Amino acid sequence: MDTKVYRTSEELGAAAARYAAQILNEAIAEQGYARLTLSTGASQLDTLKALVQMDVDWRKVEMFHLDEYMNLASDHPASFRKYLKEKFTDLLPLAKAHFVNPEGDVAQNILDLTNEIRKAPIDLGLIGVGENAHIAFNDPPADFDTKEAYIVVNLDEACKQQQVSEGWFKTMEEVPRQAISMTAHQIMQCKVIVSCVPYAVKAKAIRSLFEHEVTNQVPATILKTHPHVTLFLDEASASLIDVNSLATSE
Ligand SMILES: O=C1O[C@H](COP(=O)(O)O)[C@@H](O)[C@H](O)[C@H]1O
Repeated sequence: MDTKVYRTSEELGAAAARYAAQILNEAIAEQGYARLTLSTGASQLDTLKALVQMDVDWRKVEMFHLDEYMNLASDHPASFRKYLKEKFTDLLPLAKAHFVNPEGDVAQNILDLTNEIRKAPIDLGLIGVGENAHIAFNDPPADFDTKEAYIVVNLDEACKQQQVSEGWFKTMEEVPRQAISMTAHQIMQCKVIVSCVPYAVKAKAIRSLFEHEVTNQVPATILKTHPHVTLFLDEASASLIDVNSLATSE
């Protein structure tokens, strides 16, 4: 795992977006199209803000959504569909945007999305890490075994608490108990993974990621087994690890 540390979240976002654009442009040059998976959350804002400014032929890019709360309406302030529309898909002339739809016939929605994502490999995944070290909504202990593309998961208390702390929901009771999540297996199918993890609230999760061998108790540890993953940190999220021992620090 290549790890880069930047002074601020803004610098991290700018650097990650430049790298992401390069991967997308290489895929477009090679295949004529690129397939991208996007995560959401406060930690992804600076990267997405910079990414939409990048010189990419967005008409050749297809986007897949990582996860969504079960039964949450798309106009709810915490909806990840709303987030992605406002911060990404409504701003760009994408070839196609595939959202996780948690309303109506969820089993059919998951099947349809699975059929779409399995049509071709995903070139780039921008995969955030939660305060409990989850990737997508795969909270600990995460299911590392299922080969499904998307599953319904129960959210743990730490995950729900994070959503309240960040202001997406007013109370713990308001946070849905379940979500639809891309699986760890499907995330690992991305050809290239860029994981942007800024802010001091993520420092413990980052320390756990470095301290532990691969374990579903620290779901993000699975990223360490991917051949092309770059972890983008800021000084705050890297504050509990030995930055000098890392391959790259900027
Ligand atoms: O809850 C989630 O966690 C990560 C990080 O979110 P953040 O709110 O801590 O920035 C996010 O990337 C992922 O899509 C979502 O499931």
